[in-house]
Amino acid sequence: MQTATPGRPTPEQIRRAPKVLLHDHLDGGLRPGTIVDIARETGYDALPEKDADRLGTWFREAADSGSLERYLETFAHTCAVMQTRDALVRVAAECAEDLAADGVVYAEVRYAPEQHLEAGLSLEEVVEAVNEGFRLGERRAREGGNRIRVGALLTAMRHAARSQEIAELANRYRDQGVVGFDIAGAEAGFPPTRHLDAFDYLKRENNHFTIHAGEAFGLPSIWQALQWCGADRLGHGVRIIDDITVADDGSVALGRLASYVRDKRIPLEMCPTSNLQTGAAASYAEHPIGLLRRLHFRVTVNTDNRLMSGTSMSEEFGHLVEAFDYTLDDMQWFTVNAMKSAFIPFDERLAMINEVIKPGYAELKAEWLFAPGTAAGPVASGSAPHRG
Ligand SMILES: O=c1[nH]cnc2c1ncn2[C@@H]1O[C@H](CO)[C@@H](O)[C@H]1O
Ligand SMILES: [Zn+2]
Repeated sequence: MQTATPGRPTPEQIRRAPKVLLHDHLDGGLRPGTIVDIARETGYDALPEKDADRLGTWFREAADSGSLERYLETFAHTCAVMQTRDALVRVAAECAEDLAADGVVYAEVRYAPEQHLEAGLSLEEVVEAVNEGFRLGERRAREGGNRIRVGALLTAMRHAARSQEIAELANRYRDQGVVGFDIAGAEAGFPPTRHLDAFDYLKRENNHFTIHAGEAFGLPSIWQALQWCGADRLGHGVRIIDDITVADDGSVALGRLASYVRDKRIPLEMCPTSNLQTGAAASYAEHPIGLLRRLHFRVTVNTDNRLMSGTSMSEEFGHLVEAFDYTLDDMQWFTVNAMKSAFIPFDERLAMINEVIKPGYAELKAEWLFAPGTAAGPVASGSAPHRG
């Protein structure tokens, strides 16, 4: 008798499983065809390729450099086509639709308003255009049978000096589509403490923020982000692995900082493919997410930049399932972690977990019961999703 493979989800199940995304850059997730369209409409003639397929490949290959600085150079082209109201509405709407089609039910998508002012938009106009696009995308997704809710995170660039202004902007648009704040850009040489005023301000306003830390730079960056700046979450945070020692006999010792991160349930926004491209990890199998999940850190799975990393939430989970033999239970664990760590109010997070995420996984986990052949006789023990 043919038995269903216990646990290991199929690509189709991975896609249908409800997923939660906390770390995705709006300017890192455009459809290549949209870049080509807007470049033509707005007269931007510096694209390296005019054909959408070749352009998509160019982004992935250019981002595959092993260095965060070179990875970030590719954003010049996406930001160049995100300077008008119409372009921002379109890009944000397509982002929501693409995520929803991939089974994402809740997403926090970030972008840096200061990078979209070249054609004369104000910071407020940028935020309002993106919000409008997200609402439009949510509606279109719903019409297509997919439910998604998208919140915006406003990013300040860490090499620039506008973080206070952007923090105030995030606070002004709170409850109007913006759920938090972030800093991004080159990490080495630009410690998060440069932006202490902005973080202090947000704390006094009881607002939320995450900080890109522990990606291209190690423990000092994570330590500053948490203990000086007071970040609610860490963008990447993979280098926390430097504070964890695994002995030959398999026993594990956590340093003070790693203990703090785990004890305080600090969410880690991990982006495996992006980390392989920038050199923060060597392979999926060696990615720190495997060990951190085993040690019960509050790990989440994210895309970072779907265009530059040629990825999606389903792709990321597909790689992890392959590398670590993860099951639907593991996927659910990552997804509940992410939902718990979102910046929307607690009651809404709880409702998403209980009304959307758990029922979604329960349905997928019950599928083996209805697989062809199971009605004919007793089910072999190996076909149950939970052994024992
Ligand atoms: O992984 C990353 N690390 C640091 N900065 C990043 C990463 N991905 C994107 N950005 C930066 O964030 C800006 C706003 O979305 C992007 O323009 C890019 O410069
Ligand atoms: Zn990022």
